[in-house]
Amino acid sequence: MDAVLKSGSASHQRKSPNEIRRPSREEAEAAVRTLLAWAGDDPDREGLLDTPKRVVKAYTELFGGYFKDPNEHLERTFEDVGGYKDIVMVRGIPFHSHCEHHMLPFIGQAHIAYYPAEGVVGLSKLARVVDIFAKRLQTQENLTAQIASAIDDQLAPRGLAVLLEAEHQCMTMRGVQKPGVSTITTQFTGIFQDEPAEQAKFMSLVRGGGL
Ligand SMILES: Nc1nc2c(ncn2[C@@H]2O[C@H](COP(=O)(O)OP(=O)(O)OP(=O)(O)O)[C@@H](O)[C@H]2O)c(=O)[nH]1
Ligand SMILES: [Zn+2]
Repeated sequence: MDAVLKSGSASHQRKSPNEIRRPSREEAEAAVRTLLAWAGDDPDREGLLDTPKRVVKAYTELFGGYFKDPNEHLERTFEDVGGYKDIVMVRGIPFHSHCEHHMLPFIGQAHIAYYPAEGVVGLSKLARVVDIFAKRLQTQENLTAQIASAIDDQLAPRGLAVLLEAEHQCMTMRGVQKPGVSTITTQFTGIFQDEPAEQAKFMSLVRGGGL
């Protein structure tokens, strides 16, 4: 019987990209040729000759998040905000990621809110953090947790709420084949975790309602 891995065990320690031998571009292109032939097509026909190159170029973009540090974008905070201490919400950040089980896209929106403690962060930086983690192989749960923990660690807000909603192509195009299904994941810290009324306020803002 397979051993069940407990979270926090050595087998769950993630290696950094520097600890993993990165195959050369040529090796990656050869792997794409193999998949094309395995799928049943001829990698040497004209239409497919440049496909391995294009796929590797596309992967460089789609999985570019492994080589970027989200903390760099969160280091700079602004404290001159006229004593503003209320909720800051960035709603409807579009993202696309890939599920780590099938390497198929899941596409949706992220909503992030926090109550500032010392300072606020540039609004675009929250969207940058979403992108960096999204451009890795993910589960939606892990993506949500990574976004929340990066922002929480750097900004130490009085409370943070992250909600992701997405449609997973591995459930739409294959397997169970259920298009139009939304998966929603949330992570709350601080006052969002402690106070149900704050969670309700966040949910109401996510849905575009008033307070
Ligand atoms: N929890 C979670 N599951 C995911 C996510 N993305 C894909 N999955 C699921 O991962 C599971 C993998 O299940 P397996 O039984 O190992 O793989 P499979 O035979 O391809 O499963 P089916 O998709 O049911 O055909 C599936 O149930 C997917 O729906 C995600 O972000 N979070
Ligand atoms: Zn999947």
